[in-house]
Amino acid sequence: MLEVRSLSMTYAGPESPRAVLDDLNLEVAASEFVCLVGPSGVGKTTLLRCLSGLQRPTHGEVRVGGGLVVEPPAALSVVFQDYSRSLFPWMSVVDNVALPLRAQGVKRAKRLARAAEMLDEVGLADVRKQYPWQLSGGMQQRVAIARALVDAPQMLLMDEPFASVDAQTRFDLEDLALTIRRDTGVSILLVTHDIDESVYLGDRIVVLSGRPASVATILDVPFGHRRDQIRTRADPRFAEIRTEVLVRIQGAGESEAAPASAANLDLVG
Ligand SMILES: Nc1ncnc2c1ncn2[C@@H]1O[C@H](COP(=O)(O)OP(=O)(O)OP(=O)(O)O)[C@@H](O)[C@H]1O
Repeated sequence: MLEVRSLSMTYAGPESPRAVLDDLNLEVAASEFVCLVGPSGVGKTTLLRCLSGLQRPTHGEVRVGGGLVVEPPAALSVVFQDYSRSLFPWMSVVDNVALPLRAQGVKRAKRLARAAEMLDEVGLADVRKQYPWQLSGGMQQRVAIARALVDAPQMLLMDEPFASVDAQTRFDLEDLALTIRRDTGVSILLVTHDIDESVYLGDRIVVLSGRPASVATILDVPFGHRRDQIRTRADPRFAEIRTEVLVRIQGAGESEAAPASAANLDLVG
């Protein structure tokens, strides 16, 4: 579903160019859930921008569903951390969710029906006539997720989507992401600072490191598509994988000029 080949990204800095990503290769299969972790400032958001067509890489190519990405592809949607800035406060919840369909010229009755279906999927069927500012943070992020899904994308990019909500809401939203992958078959690439979250959600965990960064390692997570916040996290393999991810990040950091540190990562538990 997603192919990244030899991707490099260098920003033109005020004094000298800044190489952030170098020769990065990555694939995400159909219906796969991949989590991307790495030290703060390594280039995770830069990579997502390149994948979503918002930023042209300096070298290399990105393909979504086989098509070369040269602008934001229709088959791909993005969910950002800051839900309060991604929803329009003057539009009702259902109109926010239906917005991508309006841009595509879908008739009002049809787009409202589809938006209602998506609100149902994210557990918000009751609030469709309310405004985003009348909802809790977790509910607003559910609205943003419903909007990202409304035109049936094949690939969802999520940039720290659950970092701005409380711990219990975060668990609920993680389970929602797993349910959405099961129900819709969408592929998900999720960036997180929380290593436990990456182990709970991912089929694979991609560790980025280096300056400029590339893929340091990829770890398989053997828990299947159905997970449980208590039982999965209590599985002895959960702690083993979490330790492995941490070792890879720290190990990579130690060999860099400016070491990555565990202090840069939110470690839960
Ligand atoms: N538009 C830009 N112009 C120049 N440099 C940039 C730009 N955007 C990001 N950078 C630099 O690229 C590097 C990587 O930033 P990026 O935000 O991609 O990292 P990140 O891994 O997402 O960080 P964090 O985990 O803290 O969110 C940083 O040094 C940053 O200063």
